[in-house]
Amino acid sequence: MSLTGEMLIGAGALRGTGQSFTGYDAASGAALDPAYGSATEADVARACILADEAFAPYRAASPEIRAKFLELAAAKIDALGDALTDRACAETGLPRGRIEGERGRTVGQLRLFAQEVREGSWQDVRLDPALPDRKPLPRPDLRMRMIPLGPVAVFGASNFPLAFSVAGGDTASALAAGCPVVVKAHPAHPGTSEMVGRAVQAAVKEAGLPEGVFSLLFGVGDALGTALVADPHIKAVGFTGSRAGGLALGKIAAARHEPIPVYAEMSSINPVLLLPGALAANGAALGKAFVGSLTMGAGQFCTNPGLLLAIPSDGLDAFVTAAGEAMGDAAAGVMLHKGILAAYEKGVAKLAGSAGVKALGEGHKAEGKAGAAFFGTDAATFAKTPHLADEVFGAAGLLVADADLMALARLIQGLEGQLTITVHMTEDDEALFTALLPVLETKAGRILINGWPTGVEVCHAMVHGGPFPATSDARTTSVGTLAIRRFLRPVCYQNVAEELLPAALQDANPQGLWRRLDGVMTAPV
Ligand SMILES: NC(=O)C1=CN([C@@H]2O[C@H](COP(=O)(O)OP(=O)(O)OC[C@H]3O[C@@H](n4cnc5c(N)ncnc54)[C@H](OP(=O)(O)O)[C@@H]3O)[C@@H](O)[C@H]2O)C=CC1
Ligand SMILES: O=C(O)CCC(=O)C(=O)O
Repeated sequence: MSLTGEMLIGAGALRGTGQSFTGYDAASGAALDPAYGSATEADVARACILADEAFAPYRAASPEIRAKFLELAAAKIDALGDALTDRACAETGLPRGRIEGERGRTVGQLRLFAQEVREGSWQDVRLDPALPDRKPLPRPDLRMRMIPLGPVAVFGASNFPLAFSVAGGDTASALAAGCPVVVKAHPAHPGTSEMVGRAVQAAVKEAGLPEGVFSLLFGVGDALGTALVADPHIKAVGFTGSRAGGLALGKIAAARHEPIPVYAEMSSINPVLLLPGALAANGAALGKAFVGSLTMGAGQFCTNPGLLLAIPSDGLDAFVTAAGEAMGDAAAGVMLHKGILAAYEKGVAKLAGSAGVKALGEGHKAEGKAGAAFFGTDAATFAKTPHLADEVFGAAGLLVADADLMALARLIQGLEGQLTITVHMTEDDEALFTALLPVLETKAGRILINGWPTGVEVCHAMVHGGPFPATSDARTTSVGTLAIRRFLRPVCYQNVAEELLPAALQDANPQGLWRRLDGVMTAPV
Protein backbone atom coordinates (compact mmCIF):
# COMPACT_ATOMS: atom_id res chain seq x y z
CA MET A 1 0.00 0.00 0.00
CA SER A 2 1.43 3.40 -0.90
CA LEU A 3 0.84 6.08 1.71
CA THR A 4 -0.82 9.31 0.63
CA GLY A 5 -0.81 11.42 3.81
CA GLU A 6 -4.58 11.77 3.60
CA MET A 7 -7.03 11.45 6.43
CA LEU A 8 -10.02 9.18 6.05
CA ILE A 9 -13.41 10.73 6.61
CA GLY A 10 -16.06 8.10 6.03
CA ALA A 11 -15.44 6.60 2.60
CA GLY A 12 -13.39 9.61 1.49
CA ALA A 13 -9.69 10.44 1.66
CA LEU A 14 -8.47 14.02 1.76
CA ARG A 15 -5.44 16.03 2.80
CA GLY A 16 -5.78 18.11 5.91
CA THR A 17 -5.18 21.80 5.35
CA GLY A 18 -3.95 22.45 8.90
CA GLN A 19 -0.35 22.28 10.14
CA SER A 20 1.74 19.80 8.17
CA PHE A 21 3.85 17.13 9.89
CA THR A 22 5.60 13.86 9.15
CA GLY A 23 6.43 10.71 11.01
CA TYR A 24 10.06 10.14 11.97
CA ASP A 25 12.35 7.18 11.94
CA ALA A 26 12.62 6.77 15.71
CA ALA A 27 16.19 5.43 15.53
CA SER A 28 17.76 7.89 13.09
CA GLY A 29 15.48 10.89 13.54
CA ALA A 30 15.03 11.14 9.75
CA ALA A 31 11.67 12.46 8.54
CA LEU A 32 9.54 9.82 6.81
CA ASP A 33 7.35 10.53 3.79
CA PRO A 34 4.61 11.41 3.21
CA ALA A 35 3.69 14.64 4.99
CA TYR A 36 0.31 14.72 6.73
CA GLY A 37 -1.89 17.81 6.99
CA SER A 38 -3.69 18.37 10.28
CA ALA A 39 -7.49 18.14 10.26
CA THR A 40 -9.41 21.38 10.66
CA GLU A 41 -12.43 21.92 12.90
CA ALA A 42 -14.59 21.48 9.79
CA ASP A 43 -12.99 18.06 9.17
CA VAL A 44 -13.71 17.02 12.76
CA ALA A 45 -17.31 18.19 12.41
CA ARG A 46 -17.75 16.29 9.13
CA ALA A 47 -16.36 13.03 10.57
CA CYS A 48 -18.60 13.35 13.64
CA ILE A 49 -21.72 14.12 11.58
CA LEU A 50 -21.06 11.04 9.44
CA ALA A 51 -20.56 8.98 12.61
CA ASP A 52 -23.84 10.26 13.97
CA GLU A 53 -25.63 9.42 10.70
CA ALA A 54 -24.12 5.94 10.76
CA PHE A 55 -25.11 5.25 14.36
CA ALA A 56 -28.75 4.24 13.82
CA PRO A 57 -28.14 1.82 10.91
CA TYR A 58 -24.93 0.45 12.45
CA ARG A 59 -26.49 -0.38 15.79
CA ALA A 60 -29.47 -1.89 14.01
CA ALA A 61 -27.21 -4.19 11.98
CA SER A 62 -27.45 -7.80 13.16
CA PRO A 63 -24.76 -9.17 15.50
CA GLU A 64 -23.61 -11.40 12.63
CA ILE A 65 -23.03 -8.40 10.31
CA ARG A 66 -21.07 -6.54 12.98
CA ALA A 67 -19.02 -9.64 13.80
CA LYS A 68 -18.20 -10.26 10.13
CA PHE A 69 -17.11 -6.61 9.79
CA LEU A 70 -14.66 -6.98 12.70
CA GLU A 71 -13.30 -10.18 11.15
CA LEU A 72 -12.92 -8.45 7.79
CA ALA A 73 -10.96 -5.62 9.43
CA ALA A 74 -8.69 -8.20 11.08
CA ALA A 75 -8.10 -10.02 7.79
CA LYS A 76 -7.30 -6.77 6.00
CA ILE A 77 -4.81 -5.73 8.69
CA ASP A 78 -3.17 -9.15 8.42
CA ALA A 79 -3.02 -8.75 4.65
CA LEU A 80 -0.95 -5.57 5.01
CA GLY A 81 1.95 -7.99 5.49
CA ASP A 82 5.53 -6.88 6.01
CA ALA A 83 4.86 -3.33 4.81
CA LEU A 84 2.94 -2.65 8.03
CA THR A 85 5.64 -4.22 10.20
CA ASP A 86 8.39 -2.27 8.43
CA ARG A 87 6.61 1.04 8.82
CA ALA A 88 5.65 0.47 12.46
CA CYS A 89 9.20 -0.58 13.34
CA ALA A 90 10.60 2.54 11.67
CA GLU A 91 8.13 4.95 13.26
CA THR A 92 8.41 3.54 16.79
CA GLY A 93 11.89 2.01 17.03
CA LEU A 94 10.25 -1.10 18.51
CA PRO A 95 11.81 -4.40 17.46
CA ARG A 96 10.31 -6.55 14.71
CA GLY A 97 9.32 -9.42 16.99
CA ARG A 98 7.43 -7.03 19.23
CA ILE A 99 5.55 -5.44 16.31
CA GLU A 100 4.71 -8.84 14.83
CA GLY A 101 3.43 -9.97 18.22
CA GLU A 102 1.44 -6.78 18.56
CA ARG A 103 -0.17 -7.29 15.17
CA GLY A 104 -1.22 -10.80 16.27
CA ARG A 105 -2.68 -9.32 19.44
CA THR A 106 -4.53 -6.63 17.46
CA VAL A 107 -6.17 -8.93 14.94
CA GLY A 108 -6.81 -11.53 17.64
CA GLN A 109 -8.55 -8.83 19.64
CA LEU A 110 -10.79 -7.90 16.70
CA ARG A 111 -11.67 -11.57 16.22
CA LEU A 112 -12.35 -12.05 19.92
CA PHE A 113 -14.75 -9.11 19.87
CA ALA A 114 -16.45 -10.63 16.80
CA GLN A 115 -17.09 -13.78 18.88
CA GLU A 116 -18.26 -11.63 21.74
CA VAL A 117 -20.78 -9.82 19.54
CA ARG A 118 -22.17 -13.16 18.33
CA GLU A 119 -22.25 -14.69 21.83
CA GLY A 120 -24.48 -11.83 22.91
CA SER A 121 -24.23 -11.80 26.72
CA TRP A 122 -22.96 -8.22 26.51
CA GLN A 123 -26.62 -7.31 25.96
CA ASP A 124 -27.20 -8.47 29.58
CA VAL A 125 -30.87 -9.21 28.88
CA ARG A 126 -33.15 -9.34 31.95
CA LEU A 127 -36.82 -10.25 31.75
CA ASP A 128 -39.20 -9.63 34.66
CA PRO A 129 -42.58 -10.84 33.32
CA ALA A 130 -45.76 -9.09 34.34
CA LEU A 131 -47.44 -10.18 37.61
CA PRO A 132 -51.00 -8.98 37.00
CA ASP A 133 -52.33 -10.62 40.16
CA ARG A 134 -49.67 -9.31 42.52
CA LYS A 135 -51.08 -7.57 45.59
CA PRO A 136 -51.32 -4.79 46.54
CA LEU A 137 -50.15 -3.69 43.06
CA PRO A 138 -49.66 -5.67 39.88
CA ARG A 139 -46.15 -5.68 38.32
CA PRO A 140 -45.87 -4.54 34.71
CA ASP A 141 -43.84 -6.50 32.15
CA LEU A 142 -40.23 -5.20 32.39
CA ARG A 143 -37.40 -6.10 30.03
CA MET A 144 -33.88 -4.70 29.96
CA ARG A 145 -31.00 -4.79 27.50
CA MET A 146 -27.82 -2.82 26.91
CA ILE A 147 -27.62 -0.55 23.87
CA PRO A 148 -24.63 1.36 22.42
CA LEU A 149 -23.92 4.93 23.58
CA GLY A 150 -23.29 6.53 20.18
CA PRO A 151 -20.18 7.72 18.30
CA VAL A 152 -16.92 7.25 20.21
CA ALA A 153 -13.69 9.28 19.88
CA VAL A 154 -10.52 7.18 20.21
CA PHE A 155 -7.02 8.58 20.76
CA GLY A 156 -4.30 6.28 19.41
CA ALA A 157 -1.52 5.62 21.93
CA SER A 158 2.11 6.24 21.02
CA ASN A 159 3.55 3.17 22.72
CA PHE A 160 1.39 0.46 21.16
CA PRO A 161 1.13 1.52 17.49
CA LEU A 162 -1.24 -1.35 16.69
CA ALA A 163 -2.87 -2.85 19.80
CA PHE A 164 -3.76 0.50 21.44
CA SER A 165 -3.99 2.58 18.28
CA VAL A 166 -6.23 2.96 15.22
CA ALA A 167 -7.77 -0.54 15.37
CA GLY A 168 -6.72 -1.29 18.95
CA GLY A 169 -8.73 -2.26 22.00
CA ASP A 170 -10.74 0.97 22.32
CA THR A 171 -11.78 0.92 18.65
CA ALA A 172 -12.53 -2.83 18.65
CA SER A 173 -14.68 -2.65 21.79
CA ALA A 174 -16.57 0.45 20.63
CA LEU A 175 -17.28 -1.04 17.19
CA ALA A 176 -18.33 -4.31 18.83
CA ALA A 177 -20.75 -2.40 21.04
CA GLY A 178 -22.35 -0.84 17.96
CA CYS A 179 -20.70 2.58 18.21
CA PRO A 180 -19.17 4.31 15.17
CA VAL A 181 -15.59 5.45 15.86
CA VAL A 182 -13.65 8.60 15.00
CA VAL A 183 -9.94 8.05 15.68
CA LYS A 184 -7.33 10.74 16.26
CA ALA A 185 -4.11 9.10 15.08
CA HIS A 186 -1.08 9.54 17.33
CA PRO A 187 1.25 11.89 15.41
CA ALA A 188 4.27 9.71 16.23
CA HIS A 189 3.15 6.92 13.86
CA PRO A 190 1.04 8.46 11.07
CA GLY A 191 2.09 5.99 8.35
CA THR A 192 1.20 2.97 10.50
CA SER A 193 -2.09 4.68 11.31
CA GLU A 194 -2.92 5.37 7.67
CA MET A 195 -2.27 1.74 6.69
CA VAL A 196 -4.47 0.34 9.44
CA GLY A 197 -7.09 3.05 8.86
CA ARG A 198 -7.35 2.16 5.18
CA ALA A 199 -7.79 -1.50 6.10
CA VAL A 200 -10.69 -0.65 8.43
CA GLN A 201 -12.18 1.75 5.87
CA ALA A 202 -12.11 -1.03 3.23
CA ALA A 203 -13.74 -3.43 5.70
CA VAL A 204 -16.59 -0.95 6.30
CA LYS A 205 -17.19 -0.79 2.55
CA GLU A 206 -16.97 -4.55 1.98
CA ALA A 207 -19.33 -5.23 4.89
CA GLY A 208 -21.88 -2.88 3.30
CA LEU A 209 -21.99 -0.65 6.37
CA PRO A 210 -22.59 3.12 6.36
CA GLU A 211 -19.39 5.03 5.66
CA GLY A 212 -19.46 7.00 8.92
CA VAL A 213 -18.83 3.86 10.98
CA PHE A 214 -15.13 4.72 10.90
CA SER A 215 -13.05 7.86 10.32
CA LEU A 216 -9.38 8.60 10.94
CA LEU A 217 -8.11 12.12 11.57
CA PHE A 218 -4.51 13.32 11.64
CA GLY A 219 -3.14 16.32 13.45
CA VAL A 220 -0.58 17.75 15.84
CA GLY A 221 -1.34 19.95 18.81
CA ASP A 222 -4.30 20.13 21.14
CA ALA A 223 -6.83 21.78 18.81
CA LEU A 224 -7.90 18.60 17.01
CA GLY A 225 -8.34 16.50 20.16
CA THR A 226 -10.16 19.36 21.87
CA ALA A 227 -12.60 19.78 18.98
CA LEU A 228 -13.20 16.04 18.79
CA VAL A 229 -14.02 15.60 22.48
CA ALA A 230 -16.17 18.74 22.42
CA ASP A 231 -18.16 17.70 19.34
CA PRO A 232 -21.80 17.19 20.38
CA HIS A 233 -22.14 14.00 18.31
CA ILE A 234 -19.42 12.23 20.32
CA LYS A 235 -20.83 10.26 23.27
CA ALA A 236 -17.69 8.73 24.86
CA VAL A 237 -13.89 8.89 24.62
CA GLY A 238 -11.18 6.22 24.78
CA PHE A 239 -7.62 7.39 25.53
CA THR A 240 -4.23 5.93 26.49
CA GLY A 241 -1.40 8.35 27.17
CA SER A 242 -0.13 10.88 29.67
CA ARG A 243 -1.85 11.88 32.90
CA ALA A 244 -1.87 15.51 31.75
CA GLY A 245 -3.46 14.57 28.42
CA GLY A 246 -6.11 12.31 29.96
CA LEU A 247 -7.04 14.90 32.57
CA ALA A 248 -7.25 17.67 29.96
CA LEU A 249 -9.63 15.61 27.83
CA GLY A 250 -11.68 14.75 30.92
CA LYS A 251 -12.09 18.47 31.67
CA ILE A 252 -13.24 19.21 28.13
CA ALA A 253 -15.75 16.35 28.30
CA ALA A 254 -17.09 17.46 31.68
CA ALA A 255 -17.50 21.07 30.53
CA ARG A 256 -19.66 20.19 27.51
CA HIS A 257 -23.35 21.07 27.44
CA GLU A 258 -23.82 17.29 27.57
CA PRO A 259 -20.94 15.86 29.63
CA ILE A 260 -19.69 12.47 28.41
CA PRO A 261 -17.53 9.69 29.88
CA VAL A 262 -13.79 9.69 29.16
CA TYR A 263 -12.11 6.33 29.62
CA ALA A 264 -8.49 7.41 30.01
CA GLU A 265 -5.67 5.01 30.85
CA MET A 266 -2.90 7.22 32.18
CA SER A 267 -0.25 6.59 34.78
CA SER A 268 0.84 3.59 36.85
CA ILE A 269 4.07 2.48 38.52
CA ASN A 270 2.94 -1.13 39.00
CA PRO A 271 4.34 -2.05 42.42
CA VAL A 272 6.04 -5.42 42.85
CA LEU A 273 6.12 -6.92 46.35
CA LEU A 274 9.08 -9.22 46.87
CA LEU A 275 7.99 -11.28 49.87
CA PRO A 276 10.67 -12.89 52.07
CA GLY A 277 10.06 -16.54 51.08
CA ALA A 278 10.32 -15.74 47.36
CA LEU A 279 13.55 -13.79 47.86
CA ALA A 280 15.06 -16.58 49.97
CA ALA A 281 14.18 -19.17 47.34
CA ASN A 282 14.86 -17.26 44.12
CA GLY A 283 16.47 -13.87 44.83
CA ALA A 284 19.03 -13.91 42.00
CA ALA A 285 16.64 -15.33 39.37
CA LEU A 286 14.01 -12.75 40.30
CA GLY A 287 16.56 -9.93 39.97
CA LYS A 288 17.39 -11.00 36.42
CA ALA A 289 13.74 -11.49 35.45
CA PHE A 290 12.85 -8.06 36.85
CA VAL A 291 15.33 -6.37 34.50
CA GLY A 292 13.88 -8.32 31.56
CA SER A 293 10.43 -6.92 32.31
CA LEU A 294 11.71 -3.42 33.13
CA THR A 295 13.69 -3.00 29.90
CA MET A 296 11.23 -4.65 27.48
CA GLY A 297 10.38 -2.17 24.71
CA ALA A 298 12.70 0.39 26.38
CA GLY A 299 10.32 0.29 29.34
CA GLN A 300 7.53 1.98 27.37
CA PHE A 301 4.72 -0.04 28.88
CA CYS A 302 2.12 1.41 31.20
CA THR A 303 2.48 -1.93 33.01
CA ASN A 304 6.22 -1.43 33.54
CA PRO A 305 7.34 -2.58 37.03
CA GLY A 306 8.56 0.79 38.32
CA LEU A 307 8.43 0.22 42.09
CA LEU A 308 9.73 -2.74 44.13
CA LEU A 309 9.10 -3.26 47.84
CA ALA A 310 11.05 -5.66 50.08
CA ILE A 311 12.41 -6.36 53.53
CA PRO A 312 16.25 -6.53 53.65
CA SER A 313 17.63 -10.11 53.63
CA ASP A 314 20.34 -12.21 51.99
CA GLY A 315 17.79 -13.03 49.31
CA LEU A 316 17.24 -9.34 48.63
CA ASP A 317 21.02 -8.83 48.38
CA ALA A 318 21.12 -11.61 45.77
CA PHE A 319 18.22 -9.91 43.93
CA VAL A 320 19.98 -6.53 43.88
CA THR A 321 23.31 -8.02 42.75
CA ALA A 322 21.69 -10.01 39.92
CA ALA A 323 19.54 -7.04 38.86
CA GLY A 324 22.59 -4.76 38.87
CA GLU A 325 24.50 -7.23 36.67
CA ALA A 326 21.57 -7.61 34.27
CA MET A 327 21.26 -3.81 34.09
CA GLY A 328 24.94 -3.67 33.12
CA ASP A 329 24.12 -5.89 30.13
CA ALA A 330 21.01 -3.93 29.12
CA ALA A 331 21.43 -2.16 25.79
CA ALA A 332 20.40 1.47 25.44
CA GLY A 333 16.91 1.60 23.93
CA VAL A 334 15.40 3.66 21.12
CA MET A 335 12.40 5.52 22.51
CA LEU A 336 9.21 6.26 20.61
CA HIS A 337 9.88 9.91 20.04
CA LYS A 338 12.14 12.72 21.19
CA GLY A 339 9.57 14.10 23.62
CA ILE A 340 9.28 10.76 25.41
CA LEU A 341 13.09 10.41 25.55
CA ALA A 342 13.41 13.92 27.00
CA ALA A 343 10.70 13.21 29.60
CA TYR A 344 12.44 9.93 30.55
CA GLU A 345 15.85 11.58 30.93
CA LYS A 346 14.34 14.32 33.07
CA GLY A 347 12.60 11.74 35.27
CA VAL A 348 15.77 9.68 35.73
CA ALA A 349 17.83 12.79 36.55
CA LYS A 350 15.23 13.74 39.18
CA LEU A 351 15.43 10.28 40.76
CA ALA A 352 19.24 10.33 40.68
CA GLY A 353 19.32 13.75 42.30
CA SER A 354 16.87 12.92 45.09
CA ALA A 355 18.26 12.92 48.63
CA GLY A 356 18.33 9.42 50.11
CA VAL A 357 18.13 7.70 46.71
CA LYS A 358 21.13 5.73 45.44
CA ALA A 359 21.87 4.09 42.11
CA LEU A 360 21.73 0.27 42.18
CA GLY A 361 22.41 -0.33 38.50
CA GLU A 362 22.40 1.29 35.11
CA GLY A 363 22.17 0.12 31.55
CA HIS A 364 24.34 1.09 28.59
CA LYS A 365 24.06 4.66 27.42
CA ALA A 366 24.15 5.94 23.85
CA GLU A 367 23.49 9.26 22.16
CA GLY A 368 19.79 9.67 21.38
CA LYS A 369 18.88 6.48 23.25
CA ALA A 370 17.66 5.73 26.76
CA GLY A 371 19.77 3.85 29.31
CA ALA A 372 17.90 1.74 31.87
CA ALA A 373 18.19 2.91 35.49
CA PHE A 374 17.63 1.16 38.84
CA PHE A 375 17.58 3.03 42.15
CA GLY A 376 17.13 2.19 45.81
CA THR A 377 15.79 3.97 48.89
CA ASP A 378 14.02 3.31 52.21
CA ALA A 379 10.40 3.77 53.29
CA ALA A 380 10.97 7.00 55.26
CA THR A 381 12.62 8.69 52.26
CA PHE A 382 9.83 7.48 49.98
CA ALA A 383 7.21 8.86 52.36
CA LYS A 384 8.73 12.33 52.49
CA THR A 385 9.57 12.57 48.75
CA PRO A 386 6.24 12.49 46.87
CA HIS A 387 7.76 12.58 43.38
CA LEU A 388 9.31 9.13 43.98
CA ALA A 389 5.81 7.75 43.41
CA ASP A 390 5.46 9.46 40.01
CA GLU A 391 5.57 7.41 36.81
CA VAL A 392 8.87 7.75 34.92
CA PHE A 393 7.78 6.41 31.54
CA GLY A 394 10.64 4.15 30.41
CA ALA A 395 13.04 1.59 31.92
CA ALA A 396 13.47 3.15 35.37
CA GLY A 397 12.84 1.21 38.58
CA LEU A 398 13.00 2.08 42.27
CA LEU A 399 13.47 -0.44 45.10
CA VAL A 400 12.19 0.55 48.53
CA ALA A 401 13.84 -1.76 51.08
CA ASP A 402 12.95 -1.40 54.73
CA ALA A 403 13.12 -3.64 57.78
CA ASP A 404 9.97 -2.03 59.14
CA LEU A 405 7.13 -4.10 57.72
CA MET A 406 4.54 -1.63 59.01
CA ALA A 407 6.29 1.21 57.17
CA LEU A 408 6.05 -0.79 53.94
CA ALA A 409 2.39 -1.56 54.64
CA ARG A 410 1.71 2.18 55.16
CA LEU A 411 3.55 2.91 51.92
CA ILE A 412 1.27 0.53 50.02
CA GLN A 413 -1.77 2.06 51.72
CA GLY A 414 -0.64 5.53 50.62
CA LEU A 415 -0.07 4.65 46.95
CA GLU A 416 -2.25 6.04 44.19
CA GLY A 417 -4.30 3.66 42.03
CA GLN A 418 -2.41 1.20 39.84
CA LEU A 419 -3.04 -0.96 36.80
CA THR A 420 -1.24 -3.88 38.43
CA ILE A 421 0.29 -5.07 41.67
CA THR A 422 2.61 -8.06 41.48
CA VAL A 423 3.46 -10.32 44.42
CA HIS A 424 6.40 -12.73 44.41
CA MET A 425 5.79 -15.33 47.10
CA THR A 426 6.10 -18.94 48.23
CA GLU A 427 3.95 -20.96 50.61
CA ASP A 428 5.92 -19.38 53.47
CA ASP A 429 4.50 -15.98 52.48
CA GLU A 430 0.84 -16.95 52.37
CA ALA A 431 -0.11 -15.42 55.73
CA LEU A 432 1.48 -12.10 54.74
CA PHE A 433 -0.21 -12.17 51.33
CA THR A 434 -3.60 -12.89 52.91
CA ALA A 435 -3.14 -9.93 55.24
CA LEU A 436 -2.18 -7.62 52.37
CA LEU A 437 -4.78 -8.72 49.79
CA PRO A 438 -7.67 -6.50 50.99
CA VAL A 439 -5.45 -3.43 50.57
CA LEU A 440 -4.05 -4.57 47.22
CA GLU A 441 -7.59 -5.00 45.88
CA THR A 442 -8.36 -1.37 46.65
CA LYS A 443 -5.25 -0.19 44.82
CA ALA A 444 -5.10 -2.09 41.52
CA GLY A 445 -7.10 -3.52 38.64
CA ARG A 446 -4.98 -6.70 38.40
CA ILE A 447 -3.14 -8.61 41.11
CA LEU A 448 -0.62 -11.12 39.83
CA ILE A 449 1.45 -13.73 41.57
CA ASN A 450 4.97 -14.83 40.63
CA GLY A 451 4.98 -13.20 37.21
CA TRP A 452 5.68 -9.78 35.69
CA PRO A 453 3.04 -7.24 34.75
CA THR A 454 4.15 -6.39 31.21
CA GLY A 455 2.29 -8.15 28.40
CA VAL A 456 -1.45 -8.13 29.00
CA GLU A 457 -3.47 -11.18 27.94
CA VAL A 458 -6.52 -10.29 25.84
CA CYS A 459 -9.33 -12.48 27.19
CA HIS A 460 -12.64 -12.42 29.03
CA ALA A 461 -11.33 -12.13 32.60
CA MET A 462 -8.68 -9.45 31.95
CA VAL A 463 -8.86 -6.15 33.79
CA HIS A 464 -6.53 -3.55 32.35
CA GLY A 465 -7.76 -0.70 34.48
CA GLY A 466 -7.62 0.45 38.06
CA PRO A 467 -8.29 3.38 40.38
CA PHE A 468 -7.12 6.90 39.47
CA PRO A 469 -4.62 7.81 38.07
CA ALA A 470 -4.17 4.38 36.46
CA THR A 471 -7.45 5.20 34.75
CA SER A 472 -10.13 7.84 34.96
CA ASP A 473 -12.81 5.24 35.73
CA ALA A 474 -11.93 2.30 37.97
CA ARG A 475 -15.11 0.41 37.04
CA THR A 476 -13.84 -0.64 33.64
CA THR A 477 -11.04 -2.19 31.60
CA SER A 478 -9.54 -1.16 28.27
CA VAL A 479 -8.36 -4.70 27.40
CA GLY A 480 -10.47 -7.84 27.11
CA THR A 481 -14.11 -8.38 26.27
CA LEU A 482 -15.34 -6.57 29.39
CA ALA A 483 -14.13 -3.36 27.66
CA ILE A 484 -17.33 -3.39 25.59
CA ARG A 485 -19.32 -2.30 28.67
CA ARG A 486 -17.74 1.17 28.56
CA PHE A 487 -19.73 1.95 25.45
CA LEU A 488 -23.13 0.57 26.46
CA ARG A 489 -26.03 1.78 28.56
CA PRO A 490 -29.14 0.01 29.89
CA VAL A 491 -32.65 0.62 28.55
CA CYS A 492 -35.75 -0.82 30.20
CA TYR A 493 -38.87 -1.60 28.12
CA GLN A 494 -42.08 -1.54 30.17
CA ASN A 495 -45.25 -3.19 28.85
CA VAL A 496 -44.01 -3.21 25.23
CA ALA A 497 -45.93 -5.72 23.12
CA GLU A 498 -44.00 -8.85 22.05
CA GLU A 499 -44.10 -7.98 18.34
CA LEU A 500 -42.79 -4.47 19.03
CA LEU A 501 -39.87 -5.55 21.23
CA PRO A 502 -36.23 -5.67 20.02
CA ALA A 503 -35.29 -9.24 19.03
CA ALA A 504 -33.07 -9.77 22.09
CA LEU A 505 -36.07 -9.24 24.38
CA GLN A 506 -38.75 -11.21 22.56
CA ASP A 507 -40.20 -14.32 24.26
CA ALA A 508 -39.18 -16.35 21.21
CA ASN A 509 -35.53 -15.42 21.89
CA PRO A 510 -34.53 -15.45 18.19
CA GLN A 511 -30.91 -14.57 19.00
CA GLY A 512 -30.60 -17.63 21.25
CA LEU A 513 -29.35 -15.60 24.24
CA TRP A 514 -28.79 -16.59 27.83
CA ARG A 515 -31.13 -14.27 29.74
CA ARG A 516 -32.06 -13.57 33.36
CA LEU A 517 -35.67 -14.57 33.70
CA ASP A 518 -37.13 -13.31 36.97
CA GLY A 519 -33.55 -13.08 38.27
CA VAL A 520 -32.53 -16.60 37.23
CA MET A 521 -29.95 -17.10 34.46
CA THR A 522 -31.78 -19.15 31.84
CA ALA A 523 -30.40 -21.05 28.85
CA PRO A 524 -31.87 -20.51 25.38
CA VAL A 525 -34.27 -23.28 24.37
N1 LIG B 1 0.83 5.29 30.97
C1 LIG B 1 0.77 5.08 29.68
O1 LIG B 1 0.16 4.13 29.21
C2 LIG B 1 1.44 5.99 28.75
C3 LIG B 1 2.00 7.16 29.21
N2 LIG B 1 2.59 8.02 28.36
C4 LIG B 1 3.13 9.27 28.91
O2 LIG B 1 2.80 10.33 28.03
C5 LIG B 1 3.95 11.08 27.67
C6 LIG B 1 3.77 11.65 26.28
O3 LIG B 1 3.43 10.61 25.40
P1 LIG B 1 2.23 10.61 24.37
O4 LIG B 1 2.03 9.22 23.99
O5 LIG B 1 2.47 11.55 23.28
O6 LIG B 1 0.93 11.00 25.24
P2 LIG B 1 0.08 12.33 25.28
O7 LIG B 1 -0.86 12.18 26.40
O8 LIG B 1 0.94 13.53 25.30
O9 LIG B 1 -0.73 12.34 23.89
C7 LIG B 1 -1.62 11.31 23.52
C8 LIG B 1 -2.62 11.85 22.52
O10 LIG B 1 -3.50 12.79 23.17
C9 LIG B 1 -3.43 14.06 22.55
N3 LIG B 1 -3.46 15.06 23.59
C10 LIG B 1 -2.65 15.11 24.68
N4 LIG B 1 -2.96 16.18 25.45
C11 LIG B 1 -3.99 16.80 24.85
C12 LIG B 1 -4.77 17.96 25.16
N5 LIG B 1 -4.50 18.69 26.24
N6 LIG B 1 -5.74 18.32 24.32
C13 LIG B 1 -6.01 17.60 23.22
N7 LIG B 1 -5.31 16.50 22.87
C14 LIG B 1 -4.32 16.10 23.67
C15 LIG B 1 -2.12 14.05 21.80
O11 LIG B 1 -2.18 14.93 20.71
P3 LIG B 1 -0.87 15.70 20.17
O12 LIG B 1 0.30 14.80 20.37
O13 LIG B 1 -1.19 15.98 18.78
O14 LIG B 1 -0.79 16.92 21.03
C16 LIG B 1 -2.00 12.61 21.37
O15 LIG B 1 -2.76 12.38 20.22
C17 LIG B 1 5.06 10.08 27.85
O16 LIG B 1 6.30 10.67 28.09
C18 LIG B 1 4.60 9.28 29.03
O17 LIG B 1 4.96 9.95 30.20
C19 LIG B 1 2.60 7.73 27.02
C20 LIG B 1 2.07 6.57 26.50
C21 LIG B 1 1.44 5.59 27.35
O1 LIG C 1 1.55 -4.51 28.92
C1 LIG C 1 0.74 -4.50 28.00
O2 LIG C 1 0.62 -5.47 27.24
C2 LIG C 1 -0.16 -3.33 27.78
C3 LIG C 1 0.51 -2.09 28.20
C4 LIG C 1 -0.31 -0.88 27.98
O3 LIG C 1 -1.50 -0.89 28.05
C5 LIG C 1 0.39 0.35 27.68
O4 LIG C 1 1.61 0.38 27.78
O5 LIG C 1 -0.28 1.33 27.31
